[in-house]
Order: sequence, then C-alpha cells, then structure tokens
Amino acid sequence: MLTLEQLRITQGDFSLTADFSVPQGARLALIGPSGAGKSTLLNLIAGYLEPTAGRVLWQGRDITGQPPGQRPVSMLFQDNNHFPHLSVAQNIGLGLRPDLRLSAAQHEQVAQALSRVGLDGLGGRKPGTLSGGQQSRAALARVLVQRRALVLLDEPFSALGPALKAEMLDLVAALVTETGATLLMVSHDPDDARRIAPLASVVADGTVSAPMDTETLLATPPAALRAYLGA
Ligand SMILES: Nc1ncnc2c1ncn2[C@@H]1O[C@H](COP(=O)(O)OP(=O)(O)OP(=O)(O)O)[C@@H](O)[C@H]1O
Repeated sequence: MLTLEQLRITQGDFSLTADFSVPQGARLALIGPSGAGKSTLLNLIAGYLEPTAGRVLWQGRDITGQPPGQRPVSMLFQDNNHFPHLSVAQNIGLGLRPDLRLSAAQHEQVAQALSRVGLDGLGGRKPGTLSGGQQSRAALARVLVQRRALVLLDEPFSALGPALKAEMLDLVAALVTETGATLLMVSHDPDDARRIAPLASVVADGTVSAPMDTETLLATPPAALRAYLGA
C-alpha cells in the first residue's frame, strides 16, 4: 500500500496537500486542470521533489527521505526520456544497471522485455529511428525490466493518436497486472481513466482527493472536476 500521510508541498504561491492510501496493485488515475499539481504529486512520490510536511510510505515503510533511485518507483514521462545516443536495448538496460555492465541474465531480461512489448529485433536501433508508438513501447520495456512496485506515468501517451494510445493503455494495464505493480497515471482525458484505472483522484484547488470509483466520479463529478470536464 502507498500511503500519503498529511503530505504537503508549497512552491511559491502554489500549495498541494494529499492524505490517503492507494492499495497495492491498484490502478489510479489523477485527473484535474492544468497546473493543479498532478506532476508535482508524482514527483513527490518519486522523490524528485521534497515535501514541506508529511510523509510518503510504501508498505508502511517511510520512504520520504530516500533518493529517487532507492525508491520502489519507476516513472515514465511524456517525452519517454530515452537517451538518443544509446541503442534501444541499452536504454532499457539502464533500468537494470546505470553503468550498462549487464550480465548474460540481464541481457536476456532486456530481450524478454523487448519481446513482451512487441519490439523483437529492434533492440539495436537508436530510439530516434523508432516510431512514436515504438518509442512508447521501448519506454514501457524499461519500466518492465525494473520490476518496481510502483509505476508512475505522467501523460506518456499524449502525443499518440487515439487508437495507438488505447493500445498502449491496454498494454500498460496488462504489464502492471502481470507484475502486480501499483499504477498512478496522470491523464487529461477521462476516457484514458475509464480505460485503464478503476480508481481516480481529482487534483484541484490545492488538494488531491482520496481515490474513488472512476465511473462514479466521472458520472457525478465534484464542482472542480465538472468545470474541468466542461460538463
Ligand atoms: N519551482 C516552482 N515554484 C513555484 N511554483 C511552481 C514551481 N514548480 C511548479 N510550480 C507550480 O506548481 C503548480 C503545479 O504544477 P504541475 O506541473 O504539478 O501541474 P499539473 O497538474 O501537472 O499541470 P499540467 O496538467 O499542465 O501538466 C503550477 O501552478 C506551477 O506553476
């Protein structure tokens, strides 16, 4: 279970609070207006930002003071954060060993991850030579080899067309189900939340609401979400 315990961050005029838990293996969408703090929340959980107050706990253990690399977290950003000068396989290998001195078993893990995301035979290519959808798959393969308990996605598929995005969301759902990982995903599109996340939280007015059933939330949105959805 991920617990955000009276978590608060203040950056200039902006302040965000969160106080709830997410069950292990859950898939949670974070929905809310631009600038409301969705990325900020993911960065707090990943350790790229420090809270002003409160704690982040994983399975009851306080991880608030841990550096990002030591947290049980994989994070995927909108730009897929590939290193352009490294091959696709090397980019995935970085998820296992930052110095890329992979053992035979780790090379095999990379090959298996490539295969699982449908990129068999493309490991030797540079990321820039892959299509947008293939780059997203490669980024997912890196998350997959890391086998971390918490997977954070910050609108990674927003540049893809609707059909490809739906395919990637289904792949993410399948992968996190296989590994038992807990997923938090930022999305601007309520249909993304419906497709992949049984639970959703609203990020608005300086607060992240406790997770609730996605369909119920979207059917009866609170005022802040109603304004955002344009309903
Ligand atoms: N270093 C900073 N100092 C002051 N304010 C900041 C700083 N960094 C971010 N902010 C503010 O924090 C708020 C939350 O930003 P964040 O990127 O988390 O929003 P978001 O919900 O992810 O937005 P979007 O949907 O547009 O990506 C914004 O209002 C932003 O201006």
